[in-house]
Amino acid sequence: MSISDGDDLDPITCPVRLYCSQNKTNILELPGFPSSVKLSVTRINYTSQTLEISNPKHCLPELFIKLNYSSFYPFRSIKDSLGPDTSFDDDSLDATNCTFFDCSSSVPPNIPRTRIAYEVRDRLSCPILMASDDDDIMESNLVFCKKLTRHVLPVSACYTSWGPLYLEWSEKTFNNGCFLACKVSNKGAKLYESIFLPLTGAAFLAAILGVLYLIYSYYRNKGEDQRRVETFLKDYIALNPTRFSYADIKRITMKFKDKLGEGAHGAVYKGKLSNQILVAVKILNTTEGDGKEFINEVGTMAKIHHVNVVRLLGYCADGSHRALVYHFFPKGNLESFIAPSDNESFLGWNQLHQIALGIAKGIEYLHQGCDQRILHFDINPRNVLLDESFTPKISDFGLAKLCSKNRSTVSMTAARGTLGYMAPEVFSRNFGNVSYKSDIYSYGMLLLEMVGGRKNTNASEENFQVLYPNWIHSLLEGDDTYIPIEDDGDFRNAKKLAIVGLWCIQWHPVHRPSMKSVVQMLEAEGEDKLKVPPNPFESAAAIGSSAVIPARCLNLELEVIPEID
Ligand SMILES: Nc1ncnc2c1ncn2[C@@H]1O[C@H](COP(=O)(O)OP(=O)(O)OP(=O)(O)O)[C@@H](O)[C@H]1O
Repeated sequence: MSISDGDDLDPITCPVRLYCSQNKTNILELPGFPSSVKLSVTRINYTSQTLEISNPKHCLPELFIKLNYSSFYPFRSIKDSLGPDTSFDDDSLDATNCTFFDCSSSVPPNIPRTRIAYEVRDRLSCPILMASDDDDIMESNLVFCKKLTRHVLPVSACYTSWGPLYLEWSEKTFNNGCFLACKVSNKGAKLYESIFLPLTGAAFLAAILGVLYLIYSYYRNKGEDQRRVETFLKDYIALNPTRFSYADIKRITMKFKDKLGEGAHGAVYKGKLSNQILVAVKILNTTEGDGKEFINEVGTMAKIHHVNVVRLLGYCADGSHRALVYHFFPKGNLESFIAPSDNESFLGWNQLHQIALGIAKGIEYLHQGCDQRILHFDINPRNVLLDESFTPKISDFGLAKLCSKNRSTVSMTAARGTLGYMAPEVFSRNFGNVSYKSDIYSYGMLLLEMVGGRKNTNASEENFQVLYPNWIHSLLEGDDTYIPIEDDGDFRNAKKLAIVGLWCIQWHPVHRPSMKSVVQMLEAEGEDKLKVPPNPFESAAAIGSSAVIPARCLNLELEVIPEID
C-alpha cells in the first residue's frame, strides 16, 4: 500500500485515478470541469469488481455537476453492488440527460412519496438536485427550484443524490498503474482488519509458536533424557549413584503414574530411565532440613555393591524432596512366594534354599564386607526383592545403622524393625545388647517362615496357630507331615533351613551364629551333621501347653522394659 495525494500519478496517463490519501482513505479522482472531482471510496469489492462511492457531505450532485458521462470512464455506473444496469457493450442504455436544480430557496408544503420527494426532503442539507429526462418535474416539485445546467451522466449517477454510487470496473482497469488502492474504510472491513485479521494472525502465530514449542520441548526433553541416561551410565560404571532433580524424578516416574506400593517411609513408583533401564523410585515422606544427613547416608549406601543387596542407582535431594532410585525387580518381594495363595507359585525347596543362601550372603556382606559394619534392623520377607532369576536382593535401608566394625554393640534410642522379626534385645535392652546378632534373629525368623509358610498353605485354621519353633521341632523329629516333601532332597533342604533358622532365633544373642557360620551351614553338604539347637521357646511352650501362640505374636507378649542408655 502506498500513500499519496494523487500527484505522483500523471493526469495525462491517469485521467481517472485511485490512490490512498494521507488519512488512508481511497480517493477516486475523476476529470471534471472546471476542475477534477475527488470522490471517497468507501468499499472495494474485488470479487464483484465494484467500488462504492459516497460523499461525506451526502450531496453527490454538488460534485456530479462538474462531471459528465466520459468522466467516469473506464468505470460503469451500476444500480448497486450486485450488478450493472446494463452490459458493458451498450453505452447508450447507461447514459441519460441529467438536469441540475438549485432548490436552496424552495421547500414545498406537501411532499409526495416519490424518489425526488425524498431528495427534496433533504434539500436543506443538499440543495442541489438532479433529475433525468424521465422524471416528472411537476410531480417532484422541482418547478419551485432554479434550473442550473444539463449534461449527460451515467443513469445511476443521475439517480443518486446523497449516495452511495456504485461503479463497476473491468479486468484491465486496475492493471494500468493508475489505481493504487489502500484499505477500504468500511465498517466490516475495519472490523475484519482490526479484529479478525489480527486475531487470525495471532491465532496463526500462536499455532506456529505452539508447534515450535512442542518441537523444541520434544527435542529438549529428548536431550534431557539423553543427558540423564548418559550421566547415569557414567555414574553407574564408576559405581556412583546419580543425583537427580525433582523434575527428573517426575519425568522418570511419568508423574508418579505407576505405584508399586507403600512402606512406612514413603511410596514406591515404577519408572523408566530409558527404554532399557527400568527403575523403582522410593519417594521418602517429606523431610525438613538441608538434606546433608540424607546425602551422607546415601553416600554410604552407594558404596554397597553386592549381588544380594539392592544397588542404589540414584537419589534426589531437591528442596524438601527426597527420593531413592533402585533397579526395578519385576518379581516383587519374597513375601508373596513364601506363603503363596496357590501351590503353583511355590518355588520348590531347592530354589528356597538358594534364596536363603543369597540373603545370608547379602547380610554377611553388610556385616563384614564394607568399611563400616552396616546393621539392617529390618530383615523380613517384604524387604527381600527378587530379580528375574529369583536372585534375592536385600532392600530398604531406611532403618539401617552404620557402626564401627570393632564395636560389637550399638546404642539405640528406640526399638526399630518389624514385629515378628525383631530380636528380643531390640525390643527391650533387658534381653541383652543390640548388635549385628539382632539381624541374625530377624533372618532366623525369615527362614522359619520360609519353612512354615508351606505349612500355612496346606493347614487348617487350627494348625495355622501352631507355634513355629515348636512345630519346626516336631518337623525335625519327624512327627509332622504337613510340609510338602516330595523327595529326600526336598526334606534335606527344608530341614537344613529349619535347623539354621532355629539357631538364629536363639533367645540370647551370643548363642546365635554369625552370618559367616550361617552361610557355611547352608552350604555344607548333608543336614545330618547339623546339630538341632535347644527349643528357644521351650519355657513359653511349656507355659502354654496347648502351644497355640504363633512366634510373631509371642514377641508382642513380651513385657516392654524402658531403655536405660
Ligand atoms: N526395586 C523394586 N522393584 C520392584 N518393586 C519394589 C522395589 N522396591 C520396592 N518395591 C515394592 O514396593 C512396595 C513398597 O516397598 P517399601 O520398601 O517402601 O515398603 P515395605 O518394605 O513394604 O514396607 P516398609 O518400608 O515399611 O518396610 C513393596 O511392595 C515392594 O515390593
